[in-house]
Amino acid sequence: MDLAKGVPPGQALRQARACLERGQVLPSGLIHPLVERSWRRSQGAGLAPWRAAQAPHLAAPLLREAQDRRRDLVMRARPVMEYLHAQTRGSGSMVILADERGLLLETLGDADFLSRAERVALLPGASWHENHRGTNAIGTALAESAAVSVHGGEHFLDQNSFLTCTAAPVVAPDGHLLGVLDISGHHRSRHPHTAGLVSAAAHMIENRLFEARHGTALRLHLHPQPDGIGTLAEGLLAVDGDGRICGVNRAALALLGLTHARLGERLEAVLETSAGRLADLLRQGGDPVAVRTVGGQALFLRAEGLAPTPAPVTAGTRLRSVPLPRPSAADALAALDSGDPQMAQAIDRARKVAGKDIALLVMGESGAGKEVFARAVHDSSPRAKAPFVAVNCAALPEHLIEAELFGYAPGAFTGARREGAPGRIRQAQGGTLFLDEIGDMPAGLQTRLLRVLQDRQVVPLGGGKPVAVDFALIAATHQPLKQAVADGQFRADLYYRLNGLTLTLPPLRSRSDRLALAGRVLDGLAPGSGITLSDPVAAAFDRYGWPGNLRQMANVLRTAVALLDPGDTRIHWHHLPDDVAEEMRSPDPTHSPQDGDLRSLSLELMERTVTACGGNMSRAAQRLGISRNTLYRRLRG
Ligand SMILES: Nc1ncnc2c1ncn2[C@@H]1O[C@H](COP(=O)(O)OP(=O)(O)OP(=O)(O)O)[C@@H](O)[C@H]1O
Repeated sequence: MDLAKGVPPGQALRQARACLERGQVLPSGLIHPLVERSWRRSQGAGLAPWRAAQAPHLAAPLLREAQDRRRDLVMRARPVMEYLHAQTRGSGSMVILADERGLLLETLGDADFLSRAERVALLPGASWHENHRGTNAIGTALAESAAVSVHGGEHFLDQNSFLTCTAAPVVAPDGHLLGVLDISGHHRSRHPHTAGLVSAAAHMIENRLFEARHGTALRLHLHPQPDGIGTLAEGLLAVDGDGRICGVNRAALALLGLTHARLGERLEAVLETSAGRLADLLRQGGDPVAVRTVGGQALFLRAEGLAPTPAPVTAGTRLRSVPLPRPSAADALAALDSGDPQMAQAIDRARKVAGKDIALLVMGESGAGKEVFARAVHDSSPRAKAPFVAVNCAALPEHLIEAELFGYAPGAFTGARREGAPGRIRQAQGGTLFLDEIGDMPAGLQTRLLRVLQDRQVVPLGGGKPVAVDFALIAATHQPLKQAVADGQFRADLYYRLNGLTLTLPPLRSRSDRLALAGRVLDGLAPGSGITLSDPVAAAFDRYGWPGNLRQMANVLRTAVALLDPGDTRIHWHHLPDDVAEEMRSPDPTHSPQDGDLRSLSLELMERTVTACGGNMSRAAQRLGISRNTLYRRLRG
């Protein structure tokens, strides 16, 4: 909902504020009902317009925990925020991601607006819950569960009246409110299209979350017109192995007239379709076909992914399991080979052991592509049809990772879900479990994991019967695990279990296929557009040290593509982020990939980048193309 439509002329708003300040009852109709409701809530929370906010601001470690808690959201939102920022750059505004409690997780903004914004604490770690800061787009969007714009004097607190803010909620495919996306700026920078832009961007994030969560399930793409499929307006619906709806996006809810309360129902309760029909669609995999909702509305549908499989066949089960054609086993791994001999050797060895129940340990610097590699091993193995489940052992505090990995019995701890949770190990049943940053696994959990690997069964936290598990294991680490074993920080017996075969991925600076890789990344970012690097930029790409490896290169190219003018297909210096272009052009010979002490180079670069970002670790990590965890770890030494 866009408040701007309902905003009365300035005089009415001034009159309303005068009433507010004198504590008088507001005459009805003076301001938009949504603002009126929010002002009442703000008063109810004990706030006064003239008083400055007394809001909590999380210290760095707690902020990190909050960011890790919503890691999925942050990861999916980041590229969309960059895109939004590129669209609004120079307009004196900032893009903000907050969690479902109104806590700011990440911000991206124009430097000239940032200092002003900092004065009212538009900073990661600050709470913009209505109870703390009164009416504001983030807090009010959360309170109303709707997209909201709050302009100038509609903000409850006087100190925020220089702002114009627009926020839209971000909802998970299972209906949980995850947070809000917001654009805030100086009230003079208000633009009529911002509301549409923010809502579309929130939908983009929701669709990315849907793909991430249901990427291996049967997915239905729906729209009233065939050409609408594949656009941001398409409805997405995921169906589990029993033929029940397990996830939807916002567009699907609107198209099918559903609410999240209908999750768990059988597909046939919503769409008139048959098992045979879905099977045919999956086999053809091509053009959308016409279907009807049970209410009789005509839609077009394209099916993707795996058909429902292990559903027990009971009377009334109309969906059958459908075998899918599998890509040839070598494909996913072969796609990673772009001519570097070290990489080709790693691929070749991985291919030989894929599917043979040999644990893989993938080593390599941060951003070198360990997770991408592990996924390709899974996709090239006989387990490809079952899930690939990734767990980052460094991202969660010990007690959470324990519950996350091993699952828990109902009521196992405060805050646990009533029905318990199966845990990531069981979710990987039949597929691959990928344990990233295994070197950071706390000692107590190392023992538990070892037991699972030995016994091939898992006992949920809080008790319960052991459950047999079957999965392929791939672990990854950026640190020499052998050394950690020698230092007594990592269990030797677990190390030997994990290390059926160790594969080391080369850092980008020592790969001979840097330019071929850049070409592939560009192809992936803008398929068929023929975008290439200009000669001087290509030469610089080849020379540069790439401390953030492939992740950094992918980020740099993503920005460059976004900065190209329509129809432009050449990337020049001015398309690169300033700091990277500066590093690349630096006469400093330590940027040569041949140079020895790249560890200290990275450290120096990291420190400089953190300073350039005013101490904002998230922004610095983003610029460097490394994860925030890695940045903290490297700086800690
Ligand atoms: N083969 C590839 N082709 C193109 N881009 C790649 C490739 N491998 C990795 N990337 C890019 O680099 C990013 C980081 O890759 P990945 O997460 O696999 O690295 P990592 O080594 O696991 O990093 P970390 O140790 O920080 O978790 C990917 O999101 C992708 O953008």
